[in-house]
Amino acid sequence: MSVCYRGGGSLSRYSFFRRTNSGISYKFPASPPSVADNQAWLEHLYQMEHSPSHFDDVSSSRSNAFTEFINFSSEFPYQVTSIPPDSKYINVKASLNNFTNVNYLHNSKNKLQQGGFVDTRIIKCSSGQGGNGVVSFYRDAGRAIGPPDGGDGGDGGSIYVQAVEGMNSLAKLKSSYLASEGSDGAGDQLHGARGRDILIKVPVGTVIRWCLDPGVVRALLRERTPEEKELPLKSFLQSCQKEIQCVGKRKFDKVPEHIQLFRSSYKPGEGWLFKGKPDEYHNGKDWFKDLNRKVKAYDYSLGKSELNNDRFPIFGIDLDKPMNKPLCLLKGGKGGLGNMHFLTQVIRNPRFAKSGRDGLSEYFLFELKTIADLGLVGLPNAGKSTILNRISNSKPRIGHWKFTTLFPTVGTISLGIDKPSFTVADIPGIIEGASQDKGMGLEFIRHIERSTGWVMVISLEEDEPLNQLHTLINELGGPEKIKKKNILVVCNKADIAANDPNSIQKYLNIKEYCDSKGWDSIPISALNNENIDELIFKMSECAKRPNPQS
Ligand SMILES: Nc1nc2c(ncn2[C@@H]2O[C@H](COP(=O)(O)OP(=O)(O)OP(=O)(O)O)[C@@H](O)[C@H]2O)c(=O)[nH]1
Repeated sequence: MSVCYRGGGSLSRYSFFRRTNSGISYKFPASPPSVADNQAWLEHLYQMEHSPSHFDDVSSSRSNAFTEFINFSSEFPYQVTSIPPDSKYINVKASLNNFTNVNYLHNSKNKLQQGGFVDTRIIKCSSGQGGNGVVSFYRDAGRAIGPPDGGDGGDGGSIYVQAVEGMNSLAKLKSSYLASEGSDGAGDQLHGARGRDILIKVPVGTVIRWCLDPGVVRALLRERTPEEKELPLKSFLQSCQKEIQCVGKRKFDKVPEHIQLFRSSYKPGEGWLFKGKPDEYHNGKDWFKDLNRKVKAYDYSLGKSELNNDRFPIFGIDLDKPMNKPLCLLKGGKGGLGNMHFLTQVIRNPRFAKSGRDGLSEYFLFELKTIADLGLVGLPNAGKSTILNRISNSKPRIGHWKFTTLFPTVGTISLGIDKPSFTVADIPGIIEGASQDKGMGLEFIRHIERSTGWVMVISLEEDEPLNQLHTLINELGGPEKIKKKNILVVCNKADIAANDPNSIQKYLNIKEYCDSKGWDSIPISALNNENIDELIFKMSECAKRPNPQS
């Protein structure tokens, strides 16, 4: 019999090789396998056992599946701690706050849910376990026990994710998703049913990162020393390090790319389900030992392909466009082999089958980062919502008290049928100290991170409006971060003391500062609808211009 391992050449009549996306892998004989099929398969496994390098280059199609969703803007600092020569991994350390979300640890529902708007969730995802193979023998009126006909277990269900239009919050997501297990095989060579997959639909703009079980992080927080308890939560998490095993470029650059996830499936040579006679009976027989040595190579290849599949990009995936087809987050476990595969010339009555492989259970952090061309930022009460109300189809809440806006609102500004429209996101007001979690903190900045331009709204009602501008710049990350965005400064409430030279001077001071930075500026009165057309024109320019440092 001639066999070909890697494409080309001739294949045996037992075509137990299968081309998959991840290269060539081999398959057990299809049902109903004859003694010859099984013998050929086991012979092949025997050869595999003696050339383990065959399994080493199974390329990772799953890692490639994520490629188009990787966005390096969400990269965080990490340290490569070791690259053990005897493994394929790169051990990496990074601070704990990259693997959790502070809001979850506060345990405060109010912080997570405002007006039904939820933009951060930690979700437990579990793929289903594979069904077990079954021990069964063919029977009919003339035969008490015929040849083995136990079918294979069905594969466990997988967890998929898909970004769709028309959703604008993560509120409807559940806190855990569990795909169902594959069914066990049955007699008459019947395979078990596949477990049902789960599809998680998310809004466009959702970023998904692997994270730790929040229960584990909370337990760590309970063990803090009294001095550590004095520290703000963010700083404490920053000071803790989490070590993870990654895969990536090991040579020269030493760049970790994917976090390796591990299943607790049985080890090669284990996972047998015996019927009738106990384990010791089988383990003591030479014919079983010989079979198990060969099947071990099959188990090994399963484990290897699981390791190749069970990876997730270290900096997460960014679903910033509507997706035509779902993306698999966690694959279900493979079903176990039924006893029909173990009929050989030596083994006439195989009273054993293989159990299904385990599924995976992991936590993921889902973060919604709104996709809007422009972000409206300003201190509370500057008039951001009034502006959005004036210029777009959006109707955000307006009030003379601070923090009327509690969650982001996106409005679309239409410039006419022949011109492209653009979108603007209004986020809650930012106060001095927001970067240290004061007021509503900077939680909502994620919604304007993607925006091409930031429209800074200043109120001319204040005594020193230029100070407001400086506060905003500092809280938004300082001049360096601002440099990456197109900036338009809007001086609102120009109607208040409109003819007062003092008021005019306030605007001129801001304009002078903006000119020195190369930023555009404009005085308006959103309340009285003054200069709004000019504002819309300037905003459309700001949304269109390429970013200064992109
Ligand atoms: N006189 C005057 N008042 C204005 C103008 N624009 C807004 N206001 C008033 O300022 C107050 C605050 O306006 P909002 O639009 O809610 O301000 P905001 O910046 O969204 O406030 P937060 O939600 O706290 O961030 C309201 O009472 C508005 O009526 C304006 O051009 N002139």
